Order: sequence, then structure tokens, then C-alpha cells
Amino acid sequence: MAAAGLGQVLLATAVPVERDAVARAFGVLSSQPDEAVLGAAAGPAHPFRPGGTTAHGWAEVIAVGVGPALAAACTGSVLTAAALQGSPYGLVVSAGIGGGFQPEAPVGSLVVADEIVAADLGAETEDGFVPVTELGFGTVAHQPPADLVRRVADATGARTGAVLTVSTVTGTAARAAALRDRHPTALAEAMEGFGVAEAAAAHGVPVLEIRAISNPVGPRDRAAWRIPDALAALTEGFGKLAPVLESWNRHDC
Ligand SMILES: O=C(O)c1cccc(C(=O)CC[C@H]2O[C@@H](n3cnc4c(=O)[nH]cnc43)[C@H](O)[C@@H]2O)c1
Repeated sequence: MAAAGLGQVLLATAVPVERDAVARAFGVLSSQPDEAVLGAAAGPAHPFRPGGTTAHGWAEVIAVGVGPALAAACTGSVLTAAALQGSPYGLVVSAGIGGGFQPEAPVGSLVVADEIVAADLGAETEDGFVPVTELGFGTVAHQPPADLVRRVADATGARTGAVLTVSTVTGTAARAAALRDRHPTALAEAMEGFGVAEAAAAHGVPVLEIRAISNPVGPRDRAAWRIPDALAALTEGFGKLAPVLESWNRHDC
């Protein structure tokens, strides 16, 4: 595999609580102002200004916003800025909480993506969903480095499978079943992975996605989301991951 250990690791979460849960694993707190991520909710400022958390000097943890579009734009901005400064990132990790397909990915478990899939990028037809690739456009999936995925799974006990990126959180059993029909290896869904992966691919940088499961994918029951448990799992998982990511940073794989 090509040399990939030549730059820092960019850890991209959606929201500040996820960013802080990851940063806690490295014993640091964020220097990124929350209002830089929360955007309209916090005032008229631009939704993102770079400036994150340095962890061990080899990783940066930032919140890039909710949804694939904002995540792609913010991640791309950070990767471009780093490249222009002559210190490009060597790996990007999309991280945070997510919904888990049951029973394979229970609440509180960790999932590492062997494939990052845009699950609703396409067209609805009388015959069902058609991905953009079948319409002759773009891409709908990115593959993280298999060797790194295996090492992450070995270090953390994370389950390995496809992680779907959706723009609409699944809220019915029918939708969950349709997604699983189309993506039999899917273990989780979230809202940023594919956007982060597109930005990384545009820069020729490898990507990972790691999700701590906060809720089942299925009928909407927001009160049942176990966000604190998932954030704790995220912190614990990244605590175990530090040596794996750091060695990826130092060596060719
Ligand atoms: O209450 C809602 O329905 C809702 C709608 C949009 C976003 C949220 C968040 O809490 C955002 C945080 C983050 O969580 C990820 N996530 C967690 N569970 C799921 C899921 O079942 N399906 C998709 N994404 C999920 C996602 O990456 C968000 O960025 C709540």
C-alpha cells in the first residue's frame, strides 16, 4: 500500500459533544469554539471555522457539522488548508454516534466501516431505488484500507461492516428493512461518513469511519437514544485506538 503515514490524523465528528468524547480519549479538551460548528443555532457566524484539538501532536479532533454536505465542505476546507501549509493529513476518520441495525450492532457497541456507503444518493423509481452510479454519475461507496480496519477491530472489539450515510434518520421498520435489503452487510447508519470520505478522496487521503451505537435503526423513539452510553463507548474505543492510529501515522502500511 502507498505511504500513508506522512501526515497527521484528522478526526472529524459531527457535533461538539462527539468531538469532546473523542478528545477525552487523548486527555485533551477542544479549542474549537462550539459556535463555529453549531452555525445558525448559535448565531449568524459561518458554520465552521477551522481550529481544533491537538491530541498527542499527531491528531486533530474537529466537529464538522451534521449531514454529509456540511461534513464534506468542512472536512475539505481543513484538508485544503493543511495541504497549502505544507502539512497534509495522512488519514481522515469520521467518528461519532450512530444508529445500529439489530441485532448485529447493539446499543453501546462500536462499529468500524469496511465500506462507507451513500444510501440515499440516487433516484426513486416505480421499480425501487436506483443509485447515482447506475444513472451514470459519481460514486456511492468508499473503501477504507482493509488492513487498518482489521487493526481497529482487533484493538477495540468493534464489529466490522458497511456504515450507511443518510440525510434522513431512519424512523420506520419498513425503511430499516429496505436499507438492509439493499445493503445486507450494513451494521450502522449515520449522517456524515460519506461526506467526509468524499472530501478525503478528493485529497487522495485514506478514510475510516467509526461509530458508537446510540440507538437502533428502526421505528423512531428519540427518548430511547442512549447518547451518554454511546459517547462513553466512543471515548473508550478511541483510548484503545491511539496506538493503532499513531503507528499508522508513523509507518507505511
Ligand atoms: O432527533 C433526530 O431525529 C435527529 C435528527 C438529526 C440529527 C440528530 C442528532 O442527534 C445528530 C447527531 C449525530 O448522530 C448520528 N446518528 C445517531 N443516530 C443516528 C441514526 O439512527 N441515524 C442516522 N444518524 C444517526 C448522526 O451522524 C448525527 O450527526 C437527531
